[in-house]
Amino acid sequence: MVTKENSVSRRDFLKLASIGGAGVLVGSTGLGTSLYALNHFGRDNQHSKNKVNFYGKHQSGIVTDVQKHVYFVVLELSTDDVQQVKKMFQDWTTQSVKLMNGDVLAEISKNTLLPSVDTGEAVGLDASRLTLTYGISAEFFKKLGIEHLKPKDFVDLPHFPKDQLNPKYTGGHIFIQACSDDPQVNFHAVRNLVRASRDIVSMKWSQTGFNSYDETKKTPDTPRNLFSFKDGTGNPKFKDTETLDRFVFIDQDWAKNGSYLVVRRIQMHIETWDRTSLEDQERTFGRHRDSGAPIGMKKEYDEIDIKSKNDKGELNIPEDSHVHLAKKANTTIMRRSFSYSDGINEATGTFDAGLLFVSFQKSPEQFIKLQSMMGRVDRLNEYITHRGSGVFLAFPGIKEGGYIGEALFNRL
Ligand SMILES: C=CC1=C(C)c2cc3[nH]c(cc4nc(cc5[nH]c(cc1n2)c(C)c5CCC(=O)O)C(CCC(=O)O)=C4C)c(C)c3C=C
Ligand SMILES: [Fe+2]
Repeated sequence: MVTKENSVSRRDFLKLASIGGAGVLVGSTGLGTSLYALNHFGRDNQHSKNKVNFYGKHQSGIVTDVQKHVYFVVLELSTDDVQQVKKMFQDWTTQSVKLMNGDVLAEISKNTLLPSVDTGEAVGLDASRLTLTYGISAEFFKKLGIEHLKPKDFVDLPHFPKDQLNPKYTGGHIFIQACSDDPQVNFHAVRNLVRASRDIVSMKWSQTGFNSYDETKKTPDTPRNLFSFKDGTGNPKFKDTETLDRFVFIDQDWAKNGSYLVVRRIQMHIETWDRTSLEDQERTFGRHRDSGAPIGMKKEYDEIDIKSKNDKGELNIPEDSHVHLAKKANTTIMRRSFSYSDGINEATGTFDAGLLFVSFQKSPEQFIKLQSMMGRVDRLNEYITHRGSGVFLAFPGIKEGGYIGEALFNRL
């Protein structure tokens, strides 16, 4: 499909290319050509297949139904020129709209002596529910000398007692979270975004991940993590805007409608877990494995009562269980995690697998409260190790005509 902006759908790209259409359409461009010469950054194309809107009050990928795959990347800035960084976010806006429409990034150049503007591995694939979410770390403000614009509650996470963080999975200035139902669509998006800005960013760390569920169901089941438990049940509902405004979205100053993102690369010791009885596994989480119901209840969404007791007068949901402690922390966050599997740990011969834990919250304090509550006594600690960490501010949503991070850059 060809839109008013001369975008070319990736699904129709080969057809057009074979009749010479794409090349004839818009003439030639080179890699150096400005991607937003039209004085705007492109439009959401409502006709694109499997499309999520780029523009909105909040960025996509926060309260968007979770997709099957993630490519999460953290970048480091090599410049301290804030105008250059602003320009990068403007270019990324133009690219993001196209990527989320499932369009190729640029028409074919007739000059085959130049590299293609779009690297091409997503040709033939639709938008695949791609979302692109962007944000910045506390270090970003320092690097650019704009610390006066850093919100007061933007604190880094403290060291938690059981943390075994590897510098390989920490640090950085900017995150991009690409989520979709196709790992190649994610890879293509991240690859092309990074490629466009190689002169000022380098990749610090990244992690891919997956979620599995039957997408043909009208309401797909909550995906199971690699410990086989449903993961995400206790999240606020997307329709519950009151809870989202209270616990997930920032309501202050330029960051209004943004959200703090916490990412933790958490290794899960699968082999130890697999030697644990089902009863102990269920008492670790405080939920039944198969139904996802709180222990003592029948259905996944039955209310959790941490004071409820069984016939023997014992607490149904043990005091040191994950869910009991989460409830005790008395706060709410929006978790949007993905499992990962990265081959074998060479030293131990065990799986290097776990959870790319991602949560969105109004303030990093909410995560700190939860992790402090769990860090000391959570039964789950026996089976997991936190290896990577980051806390970022995910920018507010973008209005059509605007660009990623505009609310911040307007304050310069
Ligand atoms: C500090 C925040 C949290 C970390 C870190 C964390 C790690 C982690 N969690 C699971 C699996 C499950 N978590 C569940 C519930 C749950 N977890 C947190 C917070 C953290 N989890 C919260 C706030 C909640 C919700 C509690 C509630 O109010 O109901 C569950 C139960 C099902 C569900 O609600 O999702 C599972 C299962 C793993 C495997 C893990 C680290 C690898
Ligand atoms: Fe959890």
